[in-house]
Amino acid sequence: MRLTQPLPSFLASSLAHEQPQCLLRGTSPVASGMNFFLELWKTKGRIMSMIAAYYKNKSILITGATGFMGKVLMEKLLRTSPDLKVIYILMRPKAGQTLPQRMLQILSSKLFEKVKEVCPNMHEKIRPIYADLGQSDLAISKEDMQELLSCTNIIFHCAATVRFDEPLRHAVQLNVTATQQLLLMASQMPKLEVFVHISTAFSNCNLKHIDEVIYPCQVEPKKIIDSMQWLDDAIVDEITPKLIGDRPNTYTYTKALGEVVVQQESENLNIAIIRPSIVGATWQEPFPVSPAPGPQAGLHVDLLLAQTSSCPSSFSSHEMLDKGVLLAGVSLGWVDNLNGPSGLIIAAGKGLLRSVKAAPMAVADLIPVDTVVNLTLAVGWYTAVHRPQSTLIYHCTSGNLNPCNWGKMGLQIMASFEKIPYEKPFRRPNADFTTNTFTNQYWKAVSHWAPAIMYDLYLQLTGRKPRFTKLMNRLSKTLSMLEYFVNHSWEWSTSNTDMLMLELSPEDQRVFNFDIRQLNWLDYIENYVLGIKKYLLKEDMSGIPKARQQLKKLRNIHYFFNTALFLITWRLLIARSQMARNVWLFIVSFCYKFLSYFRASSTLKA
Ligand SMILES: CCCCCCCCCCCCCCCCCCCCCCCCCCCC(=O)SCCNC(=O)CCNC(=O)[C@H](O)C(C)(C)COP(=O)(O)OP(=O)(O)OC[C@H]1O[C@@H](n2cnc3c(N)ncnc32)[C@H](O)[C@@H]1OP(=O)(O)O
Ligand SMILES: NC(=O)C1=CN([C@@H]2O[C@H](COP(=O)(O)OP(=O)(O)OC[C@H]3O[C@@H](n4cnc5c(N)ncnc54)[C@H](OP(=O)(O)O)[C@@H]3O)[C@@H](O)[C@H]2O)C=CC1
Repeated sequence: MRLTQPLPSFLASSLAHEQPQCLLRGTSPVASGMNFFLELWKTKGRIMSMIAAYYKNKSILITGATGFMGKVLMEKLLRTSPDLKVIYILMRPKAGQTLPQRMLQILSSKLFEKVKEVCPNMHEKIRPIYADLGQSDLAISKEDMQELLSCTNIIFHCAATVRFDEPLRHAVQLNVTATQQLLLMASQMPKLEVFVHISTAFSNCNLKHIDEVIYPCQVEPKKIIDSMQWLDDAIVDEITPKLIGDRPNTYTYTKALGEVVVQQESENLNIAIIRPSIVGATWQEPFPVSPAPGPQAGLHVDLLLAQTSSCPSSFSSHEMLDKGVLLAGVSLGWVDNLNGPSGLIIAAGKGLLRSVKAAPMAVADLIPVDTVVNLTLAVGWYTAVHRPQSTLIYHCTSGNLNPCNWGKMGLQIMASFEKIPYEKPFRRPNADFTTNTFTNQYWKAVSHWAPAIMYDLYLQLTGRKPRFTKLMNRLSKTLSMLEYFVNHSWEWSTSNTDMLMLELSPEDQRVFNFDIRQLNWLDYIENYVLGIKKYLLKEDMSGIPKARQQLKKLRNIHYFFNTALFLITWRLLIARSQMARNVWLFIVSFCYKFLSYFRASSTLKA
């Protein structure tokens, strides 16, 4: 291949830095030579993404690929590196589906629509492998294990239990023991180039400022793993609060233990750890990018709604989006589960959630899932090619570079419901943050429980099944689990992430963008609310005008109900209290005098 332009400095520096791609630090290089980089050079002198090129012909093992982040990771890998050799997916059957059926369902989803264009044979690239990370040996068959050990080049370990109420034994098995087992496997893989472990920025949420280091745990993870073998459930439950200490749940505690386990194995392996904060809907990909920043920001949703209302209602949201609005550059936040803020946004949009105990000025450290995935792939490339001397930890957070607080986020969520109302709301969305525990309890009693009990009574009286008190119970549990994170702020240092950004070529910075400074929160939140409507609630955009009508109706009911309640209370008071009667007489006589004065002065003027 003939070069038509000189090599740019970042490519030259990559050549200078090129390192052997093999498992053990310090073992002899597997020469890949200049050809690898020369392949990146297109005849027209344009540079291809080095990260995308790195994954070419690679055998990649992903755990947790059926989860929220795993799906986006798999999608981006297939879309940007369609020439990769194979993706091994460690997964379990679920909901009566076999592994191939489950995988087929995932690959046929809207998320993978773009991949079909660049990688029509994507089904052949995916190799589902049965594994249960809940079992001590991961339950991988001998044959599969042989193949994994001999072929794997890269591991992305995303699987975890992310439940905050997980019993310690199970959380340890998934987040610590399974990680240890996987590292053991990794150490027997001769072709392994990098192991990327996904942790969480909250693994050390007991600290206020968190550096890119692994903090030691009071009890050695190996001791915890051992003790889970012989302690019975009652004792484990009893010691759980003592072990987790000032962390709020077993999730953050076991993720911290998982990191220590990774560190203990990092002498022999080429490892990197990524710590994302609260992972939210997609921002830029795989659906079209956001509109240009500036005065046009925010116009896209209006455009979507304008298009929507002019489209025949028989069009599905899909068709409508694909016909006009996607072309106009609308980006929808893709999300597929209720974790993090998503469940609460739905509850607020449906009018169930009215009060959250939160510190409005606390930083809402949300990070879009596509940003996390871009960083993950960049880290995989960098760690394999540059082979840093020590295990690098990358914080994937937004607070230090582009902070947004819960107050601003909450207001924007509520404003978005005006434009993008959800269907069949229980009540008109009207949520608020309270800082005081007592006020919060009051509003929960008045605005959550009282309407739910009343509505269930009504359902029972009309011969239907009550369901709102059950729903309120679930909401209360969710709130109690999540409130910790909206009442505290953290600072995460991001020097490794900043350093990595500078190491990327301009093309890689574009294709694998993880620069959170470019995010416009107001647009992002609006798209998030819209994405929830489309992908989670599966509501049709053509129903928006009707949903608006419904909101108007609920607002009128609200005013009518409040006025009626006021009049009845007042009437009862007047009947029973002389003081109330006096106040009432005073108000009536005042109004009468005012009206008389107004009439007299207008007669004089005439
Ligand atoms: C200046 C003043 C301004 C004022 C402005 C006012 C504006 C106010 C606006 C208010 C707007 C509201 C928006 C809220 C914003 C606040 C958001 C706060 C979010 C904080 C998130 C912090 C996350 C911390 C991140 C840590 C990061 C990580 O590393 S891990 C990933 C995150 N993990 C999770 O989120 C898991 C949490 N979930 C659980 O632990 C459990 O699911 C549970 C304990 C919550 C529930 O367990 P349970 O056994 O009861 O239920 P489960 O079996 O799981 O499910 C049963 C059914 O419930 C549904 N479900 C599950 N989760 C939720 C949920 N979060 N919300 C709603 N429903 C949920 C589930 O689907 C099941 O349904 P069925 O299948 O139908 O039975
Ligand atoms: N979401 C967030 O806000 C954040 C997430 N993280 C981290 O990111 C990673 C991915 O999280 P996310 O995608 O949101 O989580 P999800 O809950 O969506 O996905 C978890 C994945 O782990 C798999 N898994 C769980 N148990 C087992 C098991 N016994 N055997 C095999 N696989 C199992 C799940 O498989 P299955 O589909 O079969 O259940 C699923 O694929 C986790 O490590 C999490 O700690 C970090 C910070 C924030």
